[in-house]
Amino acid sequence: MTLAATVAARCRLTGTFVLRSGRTATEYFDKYQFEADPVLLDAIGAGLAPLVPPGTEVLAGLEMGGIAVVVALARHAGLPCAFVRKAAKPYGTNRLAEGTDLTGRRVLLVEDVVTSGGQIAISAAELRNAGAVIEHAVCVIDRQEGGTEALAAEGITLHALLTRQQLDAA
Ligand SMILES: O=P(O)(O)OC[C@H]1O[C@H](OP(=O)(O)OP(=O)(O)O)[C@H](O)[C@@H]1O
Ligand SMILES: O=C(O)c1cc(=O)[nH]c(=O)[nH]1
Repeated sequence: MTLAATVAARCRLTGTFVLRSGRTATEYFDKYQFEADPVLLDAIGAGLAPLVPPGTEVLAGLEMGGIAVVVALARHAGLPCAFVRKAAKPYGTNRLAEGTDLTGRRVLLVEDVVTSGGQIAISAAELRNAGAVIEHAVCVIDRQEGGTEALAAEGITLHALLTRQQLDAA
């Protein structure tokens, strides 16, 4: 079975779903179904590694689903990680991004599923304000609903391991 077929079989749900962007959809990819399986997650990390652009210094996973993916990818890419919160922790270190310092570094954003690209755009803006250099993002699944185009307008090239088209065909 191909990786696309395995991922589709494991995480594709049908029904009515409200998405992060506020859109509604009749299909949803439950990323936690592939993230909870360490063997499948490792295969995903291995598949993502060739998509890491040359010159990348830090891999930054976005809360919450991007955290497991970034650790799996980092093992294969041999790069340090950061873990990016949706909101800065309001106590302790008050950090938005945990782990490796992103200031002045070339950072690859790592996401599980992309729909509109909105979450990557929000996190990229916040991290750029903090001094990170962000020109690329990777995701496991691109639903092909405008994310690539929206992110290109923000100066971010999206690289997907699997597209909706590949999952549909698997
Ligand atoms: O491209 P977008 O339109 O922004 O949609 C995709 C985002 O939505 C999901 O986040 P959610 O908040 O559901 O995720 P979590 O469970 O990973 O926190 C997904 O993990 C992406 O972050
Ligand atoms: O757009 C989203 O919120 C979304 C879509 C999807 O298929 N899976 C997911 O975890 N989030």
